[in-house]
Amino acid sequence: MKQPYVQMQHVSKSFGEKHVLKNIQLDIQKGEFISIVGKSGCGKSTILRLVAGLEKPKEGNIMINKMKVKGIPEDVRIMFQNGRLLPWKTVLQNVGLGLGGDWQELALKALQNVYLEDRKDEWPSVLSGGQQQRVSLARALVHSPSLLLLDEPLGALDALTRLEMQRLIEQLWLRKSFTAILVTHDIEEAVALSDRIILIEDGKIHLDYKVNLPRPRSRTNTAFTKILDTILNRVLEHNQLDNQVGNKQVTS
Ligand SMILES: Nc1ncnc2c1ncn2[C@@H]1O[C@H](COP(=O)(O)OP(=O)(O)OP(=O)(O)O)[C@@H](O)[C@H]1O
Repeated sequence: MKQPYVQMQHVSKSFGEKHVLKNIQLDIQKGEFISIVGKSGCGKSTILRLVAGLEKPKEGNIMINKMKVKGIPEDVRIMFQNGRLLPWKTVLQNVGLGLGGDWQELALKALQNVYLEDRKDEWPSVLSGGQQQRVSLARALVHSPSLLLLDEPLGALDALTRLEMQRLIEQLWLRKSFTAILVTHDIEEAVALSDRIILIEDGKIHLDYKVNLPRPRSRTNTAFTKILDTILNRVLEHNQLDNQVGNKQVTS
């Protein structure tokens, strides 16, 4: 067994009295594509923020490439739902942010990878939401990160653009072989893209599911829909319990 690339070792995290994550143990291999799913507020983004060094655990350690995460690691990039592009910089300048030397050449190559090189001199505000997210993806990948953290990056996109972006992310992940951790509400997106799906409930890992399907994945394939069903049932099963507990509290 290879040494995991990312390790969460007995990680707990609280905000005041609220215990968001409880003793999380998660090993991620180099090059793996992992999705984290679970209902709103279960702590998905907190996991990403901990791995990115933006938050500190209350207990436990987070290791990347055998090194304890202290600040924001050099070779880790994060992409958010809102692309966070700088409106006063052109598309090319946004992608080139923080690069030295031949930044224009590097940024242009990164834009070619997301099929937006012809928009390089425009302002971000004239691009569609999907195009802005492609710029944001180029900006993350121009640094050739070994780990890409995706915090619901496609959440605000329409269904078709979302599908296109999923394909693009998969294509670039296959070509560049970075490790990816995706937080998503969309279980189908998780099944389409991931090697493993982690379901968080009550601050714990409720399910760690290996998706053994060849790529590219057809969503109409029976094996695909079966896996989708299994995960959806696990999510719903827990929510039904929540509802019952909620109802009891209301009636007692
Ligand atoms: N900086 C903070 N201060 C206080 N509470 C926080 C902070 N960050 C997160 N929380 C709380 O921790 C819990 C988990 O938040 P988190 O953003 O990780 O959830 P999530 O699963 O990503 O939710 P969503 O799917 O809605 O984005 C929430 O109850 C949230 O209010």
